Amino acid sequence: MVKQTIQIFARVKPPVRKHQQGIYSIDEDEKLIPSLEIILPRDLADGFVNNKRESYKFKFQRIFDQDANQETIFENIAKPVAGSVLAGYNGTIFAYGQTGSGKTFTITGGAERYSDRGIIPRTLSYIFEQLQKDSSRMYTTHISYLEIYNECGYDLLDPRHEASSLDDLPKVTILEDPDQNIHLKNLTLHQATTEEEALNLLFLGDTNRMIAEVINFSLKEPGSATVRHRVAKTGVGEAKYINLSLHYLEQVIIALSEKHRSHIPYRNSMMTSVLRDSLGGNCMTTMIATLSLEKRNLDESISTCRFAQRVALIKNEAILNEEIDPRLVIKRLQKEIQELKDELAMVTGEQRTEALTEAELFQLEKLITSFLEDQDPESRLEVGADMRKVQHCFHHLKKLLNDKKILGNNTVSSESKDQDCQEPLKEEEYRKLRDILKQRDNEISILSEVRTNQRGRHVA
Ligand SMILES: Nc1ncnc2c1ncn2[C@@H]1O[C@H](COP(=O)(O)OP(=O)(O)OP(=O)(O)O)[C@@H](O)[C@H]1O
Repeated sequence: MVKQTIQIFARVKPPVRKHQQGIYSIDEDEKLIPSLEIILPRDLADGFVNNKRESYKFKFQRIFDQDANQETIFENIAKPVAGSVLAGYNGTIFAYGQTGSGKTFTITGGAERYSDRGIIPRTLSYIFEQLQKDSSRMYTTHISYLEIYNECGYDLLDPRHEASSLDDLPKVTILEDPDQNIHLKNLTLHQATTEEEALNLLFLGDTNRMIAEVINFSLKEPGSATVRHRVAKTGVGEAKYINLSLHYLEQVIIALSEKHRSHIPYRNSMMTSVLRDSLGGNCMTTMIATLSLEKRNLDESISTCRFAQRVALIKNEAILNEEIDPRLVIKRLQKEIQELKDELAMVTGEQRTEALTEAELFQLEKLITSFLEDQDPESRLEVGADMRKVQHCFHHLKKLLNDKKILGNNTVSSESKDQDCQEPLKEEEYRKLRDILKQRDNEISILSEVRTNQRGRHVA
């Protein structure tokens, strides 16, 4: 289990016009925790001189200023979350900020240049690249795309519908099981085997979302989830409409950041129910506060930063997901049944007569080899309760022993030859050899004498 608070990052959007830029500064070196200071001029606060604070300071894990590009954002914010997801944890990245502050740009990306692509396409590329590298395991990837608008969920990837408005899309509802796990009814899961397939799904969802233009939305992908929200503004400097989902999200964040609060009102809204694990639960969660620090937006930027400071207090406990694969369980149980049958056959004296297969023989011989090579005197040769296997082991060992004997003899004779060459002969051996030589000499001279006599006789 990994205990971690929600990581908070800030990203400052470049101003549309330079002269509209508000005053702010980023201190990167403040005891290694960077801080962002926003200066709110008195006259701007309420239109007349008052007692409002001028300087507001907020701490973030890291603050990315206007010049930070999409690659930097991905590398520093999304890649670590994607890494955790690949390691088996749940991961969530969400952007939070006022309208026009760069949530879409950060999460999805800009459409103008390839280099402007955002966190989702880059994360998909990265995940598929990593999965391809790992041939030791089997992975399956599924994508779903959920939009929440006014407390209703809509499936943006439903293949049966051509949406011209949100109501054309199937409604997704929340079901809670007895263990309080949340299930999303009607949300389709689509398998993506390649990066291209995953991107096509993303584009389909984006298209459906754009067609069904909404005020508030959220999106969630299994494994890595992203939520975005929007506060619609009707006039400069005024937040006119904070929708219900956002209000409940804030309630949950407040409850979670307060000590000793036992009840967290997740159930009040669909978004907080869906994000239950991401907020204070089993997940590695990261929030990006998107800030538009133009003079007219300073108020809202300050409230975004305040929200982020509360989020930073939320502690999550991410647990490694280890689901039991039923296919593996069946395989294990089949093996266990076979072993029990073998044992029973041995105990009851009932012998199995069919011959061992090539694969079984190969496996057995491999076992014997590693048993013989094992230096541990306690090591055991485990072949199960199958007499055919036990018999085969004996035969194989016998064969190995005979082979070794033959080899052993050859080795001894060749070794002794080597010895002849290398070591000086001992006196005793020398004497014996001299005697043998003498004997051979005698034999040769006797033989040659016999031959000479025979030849003489022929000549005579
Ligand atoms: N870091 C950035 N660099 C360059 N342009 C940016 C950046 N962030 C945002 N923009 C541009 O600013 C505009 C508004 O950004 P975006 O649509 O991402 O905001 P938003 O927070 O998603 O807004 P809304 O809540 O209204 O959907 C877009 O034209 C976008 O391309």
